[in-house]
Amino acid sequence: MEKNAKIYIAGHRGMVGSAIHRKLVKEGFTNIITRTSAELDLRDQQAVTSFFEENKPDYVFLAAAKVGGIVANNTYRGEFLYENLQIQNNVVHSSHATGVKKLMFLGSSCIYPKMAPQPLKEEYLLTGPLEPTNEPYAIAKIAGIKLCDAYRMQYGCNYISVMPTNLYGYNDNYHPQNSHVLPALIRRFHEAKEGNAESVTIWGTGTPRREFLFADDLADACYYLMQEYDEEGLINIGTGEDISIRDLAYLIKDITGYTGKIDFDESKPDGTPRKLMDVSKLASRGWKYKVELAEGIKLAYADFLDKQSATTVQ
Ligand SMILES: NC(=O)C1=CN([C@@H]2O[C@H](COP(=O)(O)OP(=O)(O)OC[C@H]3O[C@@H](n4cnc5c(N)ncnc54)[C@H](OP(=O)(O)O)[C@@H]3O)[C@@H](O)[C@H]2O)C=CC1
Ligand SMILES: C[C@H]1O[C@H](OP(=O)(O)OP(=O)(O)OC[C@H]2O[C@@H](n3cnc4c(=O)[nH]c(N)nc43)[C@H](O)[C@@H]2O)[C@@H](O)[C@@H](O)C1=O
Repeated sequence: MEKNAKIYIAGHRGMVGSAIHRKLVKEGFTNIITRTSAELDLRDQQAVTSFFEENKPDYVFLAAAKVGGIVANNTYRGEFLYENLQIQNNVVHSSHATGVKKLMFLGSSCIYPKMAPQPLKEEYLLTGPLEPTNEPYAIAKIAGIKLCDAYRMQYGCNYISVMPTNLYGYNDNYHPQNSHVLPALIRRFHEAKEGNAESVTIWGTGTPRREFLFADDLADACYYLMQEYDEEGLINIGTGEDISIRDLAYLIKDITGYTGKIDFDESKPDGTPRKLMDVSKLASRGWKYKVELAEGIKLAYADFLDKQSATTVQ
């Protein structure tokens, strides 16, 4: 990508989009286009068509989506399927219609079958039933991968699909019900410490295992792949290491300094037992993550506290 290339980051205020934005600015890119969802609702086909015709970006990072944790996915099933299909259909089609040189589609590790062998290889896609709680979101993401590949085959578009593992970091979503596990527990343990709560409740059994990649590491991988990777299909982005939800909870408990008890609410869903990514395809191209989990959680917690004090001041 040329430093003055016109780059559109869809979802630039989100955790992933803002990390990609930081990375591009750091690398000296000077022509980055962004729009908030209030300025440009990517579900609106006419608005997206007009935006692309007026701006004609050279490169697109598609990091806008309806995103949430296991309970949000299972609650807003219609929104997760409809909104994500709308967003990705509009952005991919308008990118083709206006000659975007290269587009990166952000998928997710949830696209793989619930009981696929571990670690998850890219070729396991569509080899078995999906995890029911996030099937709508997974179907949308799989459709996005297939849309990019279909546009590559029919029109010669260089649109690539990357599959990040669970992410965390700056600008994460800390909503008590709709967030992912790591930010949810940072907030819950912090508030329990501040409120001298006797115990903190973790959802599910604590036995599922998850892999966590710091969002700025993901942005580094996305930057690398946007420069060096031009293949159809999908490529996993992760650390290649996972942790049980129980051990994650004790790690976050220690980092936040909470000293009370932990209990488990088994009425909440566990979801997929394990989602460890096989990262050998990316590793063979020379990319590896940098931020270890404990360090990343400390950075995310500091960001959470900064934002909390900012809002308190307001
Ligand atoms: N978080 C995670 O653990 C993982 C995320 N991913 C993927 O990474 C991508 C980004 O996720 P993440 O950064 O966590 O999500 P966030 O929820 O932090 O950000 C989502 C962004 O999408 C934008 N957006 C949502 N709906 C619309 C709309 N209708 N029109 C325009 N913009 C919209 C929002 O814009 P605004 O702020 O302006 O409203 C927001 O900036 C997604 O594709 C997600 O599937 C993949 C694996 C794991
Ligand atoms: C990225 C990925 O993220 C989602 O899948 P998920 O990884 O299952 O999501 P999660 O982070 O919400 O849960 C992970 C595990 O953690 C347990 N858990 C404990 N306590 C809390 C808790 O307080 N909040 C949440 N959210 N989970 C909790 C929870 O019960 C589950 O066992 C989907 O978006 C999926 O589509 C996707 O792509």
